Amino acid sequence: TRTTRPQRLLQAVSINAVRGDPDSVIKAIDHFCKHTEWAMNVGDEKGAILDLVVMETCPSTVLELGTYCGYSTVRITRLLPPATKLITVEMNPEYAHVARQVIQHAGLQDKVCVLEGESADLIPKMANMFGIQAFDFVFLDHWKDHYLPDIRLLEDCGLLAQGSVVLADNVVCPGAPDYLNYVRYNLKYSSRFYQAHLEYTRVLDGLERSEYQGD
Ligand SMILES: COCc1ccccc1-c1cc(O)c2[nH]cnc(=O)c2c1
Ligand SMILES: [Mg+2]
Repeated sequence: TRTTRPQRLLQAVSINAVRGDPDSVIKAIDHFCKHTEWAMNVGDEKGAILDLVVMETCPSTVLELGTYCGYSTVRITRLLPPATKLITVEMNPEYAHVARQVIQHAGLQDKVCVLEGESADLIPKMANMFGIQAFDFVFLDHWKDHYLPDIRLLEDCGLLAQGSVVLADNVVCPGAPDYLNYVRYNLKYSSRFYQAHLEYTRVLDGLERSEYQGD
């Protein structure tokens, strides 16, 4: 096929969503994925849980690992007050390019920084790049094998503080068993599981919320 799935998703947004209206961007993507073509966005069911966790955290600094087309970036950023910043990391340049356009369609480009590259390379540079101490909220939604090394790297770089909340997608499907074992049995974290389904399907999946207890 001439176009890619992210490009087809972006076209659905540009046709069906109202510029500057994040909720219409979210609805357009969910409609596209339900009726036209499945895509690996966190989706509406898990997205509603993501919304609740973000709202109860009231974060000032947010990190997302795994941007894809920017669906969860828009979901999170639309809930943040004006002065906050969201940093999202995407290793695939084509995904990053589509995400920037989706985020711009939602009118949220001034609150988001889309970084292209490997999370393992970028995490150690973030404190200096953005003048931040710790992240109040982290959303893990990239390659499942990187969840555990990346949360350990965030700890080692001092980017988690007491009360920091880490929410991980897909802990059942595709699954992140080593990550789950770590956050559930390590006293540095207080964890809970939110049962849900793989986006736009009836396959079981879920989110794991892990609160850092401090050093
Ligand atoms: C490319 O596999 C797509 C797929 C196929 C079957 C089951 C799950 C997934 C899936 C679902 C997700 O929410 C995902 N989120 C982030 N990075 C992913 O690789 C990912 C994969
Ligand atoms: Mg996911």
